[in-house]
Amino acid sequence: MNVIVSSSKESLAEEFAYQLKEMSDTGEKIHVALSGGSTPKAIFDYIAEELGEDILWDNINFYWGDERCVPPTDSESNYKMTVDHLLSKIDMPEENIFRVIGENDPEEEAIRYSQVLEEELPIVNGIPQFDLVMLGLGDDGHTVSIFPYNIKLWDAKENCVVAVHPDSGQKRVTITGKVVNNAKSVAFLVTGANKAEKVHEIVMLEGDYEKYPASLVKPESEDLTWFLDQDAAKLLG
Ligand SMILES: O=C(O)[C@H](O)[C@@H](O)[C@H](O)[C@H](O)COP(=O)(O)O
Repeated sequence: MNVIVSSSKESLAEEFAYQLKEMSDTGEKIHVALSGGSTPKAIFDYIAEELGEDILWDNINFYWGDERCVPPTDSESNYKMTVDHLLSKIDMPEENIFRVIGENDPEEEAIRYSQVLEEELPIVNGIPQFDLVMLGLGDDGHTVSIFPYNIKLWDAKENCVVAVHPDSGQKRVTITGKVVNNAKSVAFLVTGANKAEKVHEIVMLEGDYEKYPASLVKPESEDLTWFLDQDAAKLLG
């Protein structure tokens, strides 16, 4: 496990963008699962505006680790967030973008997206393998859309399942633990003092860490990096 603490969101974005650039420079097609929520917004803005020319977007396919079951025009849509902050500002071919169709029936879409991953990604250990899975961390220790109250979803046998947000009841399609932990590389991007306690418990294996789905992120490759700003890292000492 690597922990990279950046002094600002911009330098965190630079660190993450450098990883994307390195991967895109190989000339091979790389498959990246993006996270949603609000943390990526500033990171995507910075990457698009400052580093967008340096990355070979033709060599990257984008997928989502989870998506809310809403239309792509909805303010809740992770796809819309990514379009607004990244895709609308870079030159990535449409055919490289594999959105979860949030407006579909959730159960049917979980099956469809599982099949998309089987078709588009290399299969390793019988499981679709991402080159990189980007993850966020919820205040409650969730990641992708697997929440503590339903942590057993992490071990589902499917590639993708339907999850329900514990507060809003919003349905979401999410990849499961077997896909996350089969990735070549996994990167948590976490900012803000409100995440510091969970980061500390999970990274240091303290407190109630075992109740948090994020603590189950243990890629077979052992290539796991926490990209943190100083606020999120402040309890790591
Ligand atoms: O669809 C989502 O919301 C996510 O992918 C989710 O796992 C997110 O990464 C965390 O909830 C952190 O969200 P924030 O970045 O908004 O704090």
